[in-house]
Amino acid sequence: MANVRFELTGKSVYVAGHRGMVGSALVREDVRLVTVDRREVDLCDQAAVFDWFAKVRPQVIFLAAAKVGGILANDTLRAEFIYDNIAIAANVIHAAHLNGAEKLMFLGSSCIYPKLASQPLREDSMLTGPLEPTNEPYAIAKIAGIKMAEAYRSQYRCDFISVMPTNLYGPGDNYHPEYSHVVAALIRRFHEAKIADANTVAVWGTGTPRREFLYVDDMADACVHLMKSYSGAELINIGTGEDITIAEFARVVADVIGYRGEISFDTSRPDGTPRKLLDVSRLARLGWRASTSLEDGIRRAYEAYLAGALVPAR
Ligand SMILES: NC(=O)C1=CN([C@@H]2O[C@H](COP(=O)(O)OP(=O)(O)OC[C@H]3O[C@@H](n4cnc5c(N)ncnc54)[C@H](OP(=O)(O)O)[C@@H]3O)[C@@H](O)[C@H]2O)C=CC1
Ligand SMILES: C[C@H]1O[C@H](OP(=O)(O)OP(=O)(O)OC[C@H]2O[C@@H](n3cnc4c(=O)[nH]c(N)nc43)[C@H](O)[C@@H]2O)[C@@H](O)[C@@H](O)C1=O
Repeated sequence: MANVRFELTGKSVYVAGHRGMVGSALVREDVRLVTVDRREVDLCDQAAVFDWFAKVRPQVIFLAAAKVGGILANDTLRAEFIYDNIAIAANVIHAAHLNGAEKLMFLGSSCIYPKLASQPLREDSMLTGPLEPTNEPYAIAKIAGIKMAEAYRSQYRCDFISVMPTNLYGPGDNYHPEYSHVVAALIRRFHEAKIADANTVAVWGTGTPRREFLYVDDMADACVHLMKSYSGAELINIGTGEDITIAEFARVVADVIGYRGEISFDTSRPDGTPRKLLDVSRLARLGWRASTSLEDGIRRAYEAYLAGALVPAR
């Protein structure tokens, strides 16, 4: 692992996916930014991406654009998840190379690790076993992006790095009732139950899977930290290093929201991976750790939800 000092000051920094949850948190990080709206450049459109890169020639790229969703979105929109994510990664990484970008960070996901890999998930466990079936298309596309960054580093000497975020949440999350991730889904469901004075809320699955949750502003801070300080072919996990069962997590969300009724479990819904806890020792050695507690993060996410900071359902 190489510790470096890479300056962002004075450079044109392109955040791909700047309207998304992570992208908008990166924008809050106050770097000098170049952005382009999806209606102007669809990142799945190779010609549009190549034209825009040739014109703008961004020096630094955070690749935070992707087709993203929770367990049901991944399992239902399987073709869209593999096609869009392969196309976005291939187009942006190749355009960055063609236009001499100084550095690029590719955002993967903790779901690239095998379903039953030993915990906590070390970066070198990628491609050591079968993936979780519900998100295999997305994971395969993310692995393709990682392997592209690695290959361009090795053949063309591009300074392209890859980071693997754990499950993220916070302002700008997607609150779609079926296609969101668990955090947004439960904030919405408990809030609506509180308003309706309902006495039971159903949580998907058995409640036994364990997940690790990172607040999105911590994620953006870690990305900027690693962009400035890390260069290397090895993946870097980004997480808190702590996990919780979905049943325990539901209780935390219910308490923050002030929902006092019962919580039931809908076992007709999928559990997904039994456990996904990242080994964050590389990240710690690179000098970064998360600072937002789960309760504080959920409180802030709920405030943003109440303030109407909703990304349109997609
Ligand atoms: N959320 C999570 O829990 C996790 C996310 N990640 C990764 O982090 C990154 C950011 O995710 P997150 O912010 O949550 O996702 P969001 O869905 O909130 O944001 C994704 C962004 O990508 C843009 N985008 C998608 N497709 C295209 C396209 N064809 N052309 C142009 N722009 C496009 C969207 O644009 P628009 O808003 O215009 O639709 C949006 O701004 C992704 O790479 C994701 O895979 C990894 C692990 C966990
Ligand atoms: C970030 C990650 O996100 C996806 O994987 P996931 O970790 O399974 O994400 P999830 O947030 O959707 O679910 C987490 C857990 O929570 C349970 N759960 C309970 N109740 C609800 C619920 O109401 N909605 C959802 N979505 N899940 C629920 C659910 O059954 C599961 O056990 C990947 O496809 C992949 O895209 C990826 O990278």
